[in-house]
Amino acid sequence: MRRNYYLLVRVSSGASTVSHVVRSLGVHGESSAAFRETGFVLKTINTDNRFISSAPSCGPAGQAVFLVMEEDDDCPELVPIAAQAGATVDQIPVTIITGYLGAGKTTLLNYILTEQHNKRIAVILNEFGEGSALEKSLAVSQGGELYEEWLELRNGCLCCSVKDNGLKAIENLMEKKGKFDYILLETTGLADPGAVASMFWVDAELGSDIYLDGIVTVIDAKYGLKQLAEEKSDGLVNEAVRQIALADLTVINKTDLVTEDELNRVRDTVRSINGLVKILECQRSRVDLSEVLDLHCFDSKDGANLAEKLRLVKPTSPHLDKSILTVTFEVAGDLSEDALNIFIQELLWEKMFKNKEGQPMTVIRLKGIVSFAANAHQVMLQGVHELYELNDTPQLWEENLRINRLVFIGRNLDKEILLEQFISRVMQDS
Ligand SMILES: Nc1nc2c(ncn2[C@@H]2O[C@H](COP(=O)(O)OP(=O)(O)OP(=O)(O)O)[C@@H](O)[C@H]2O)c(=O)[nH]1
Ligand SMILES: [Zn+2]
Repeated sequence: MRRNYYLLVRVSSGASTVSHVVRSLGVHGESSAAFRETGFVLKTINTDNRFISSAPSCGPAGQAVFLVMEEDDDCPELVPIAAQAGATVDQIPVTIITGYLGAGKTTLLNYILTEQHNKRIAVILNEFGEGSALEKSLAVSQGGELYEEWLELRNGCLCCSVKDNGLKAIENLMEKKGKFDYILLETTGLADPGAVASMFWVDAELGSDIYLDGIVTVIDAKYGLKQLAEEKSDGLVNEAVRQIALADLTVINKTDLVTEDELNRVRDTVRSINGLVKILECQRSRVDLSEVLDLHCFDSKDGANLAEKLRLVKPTSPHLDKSILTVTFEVAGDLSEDALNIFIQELLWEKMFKNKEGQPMTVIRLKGIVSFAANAHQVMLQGVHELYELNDTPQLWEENLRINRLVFIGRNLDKEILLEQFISRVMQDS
């Protein structure tokens, strides 16, 4: 079958993220190989099926994405990007609140809504499974008053449709009711927060109204361990484990129900999965809001902070789900940017690297600070699922002290092999 190839640029609102487009069209592997030949570096997103075109090599900050469509698909209408660029708007943070069934997500939301009086907070609830899966409420609190809107979801699946409908609904609501200061999104207990996160991970510089602030995972102190240990028959990663792997912050809730010993075990287990995550402990989801909101976990502005955090990350060894853990390494010197892109794409998209048992390494979350020869700035690497970004931070390297630090959270990860591949493929001098 003949295929058409499209190069796409990501723009402001009502859009699908790169990884979602890629995934929905099933072009893994093939896409990145074909893409590489073109020598394009791109950003993508679509708005109402209108794809925004860009000049070739629109910059390293974007995701490299190459879209493949079947012959009889309509060619998207291309519109120039110029009108979009440089439009700076006040961006609204989105915090994703996830956690296994009954962990205390709604309790946390309510707590935030009652405690936080200065912000106008929009809450998106993703309660599927009961009743009609086609309706979803969008609540907005302002000074105690709660507005509610219903979102129509095409297929009842948040991760597939909130991008198009949800963002638009938020925008519509803002038009009607004025801007929000903050958006909280509660996923269902079984949701994969990575899919939800990638939808909101839109590009600041291309004028999105919304940015992803962080992923908060609530854990039940009493039942959490049991939930984390549940084995899935299909061999997939258990949702509870995945939610911790992706988290920027974990809240171990219901500490009233456990002994100190039990609590220690939960904490150790969380740490064994995610070596990078911050851990809070509480009852009734009562946490210091300054530790939950405005975390800027995905911003490059926070480069210094991340560099310091990465320096302190300890590699983890598996407790439960044998295969999910954190691997970290540091290598001094400069990287080749092209080679790094290829390395990441082969790791995230093509799952090309295997552990000693021959199982493919799967990275769920990726963070790093890296150095490119011609760049005086430290560059931040962020990855969630198949989506990744490289962005300059304001931080400058000290002369002769360029140390690349990378943290991988995922499955079947083998540090030795990853490091060996990284050094031989990506380091400039090798
Ligand atoms: N003992 C105790 N119960 C709690 C605590 N926090 C929440 N709960 C209770 O736990 C139950 C579940 O809390 P929710 O906030 O609804 O949990 P959730 O994660 O939103 O649940 P789902 O949306 O159904 O997955 C409720 O009955 C809460 O009152 C706590 O710290 N201690
Ligand atoms: Zn979906």
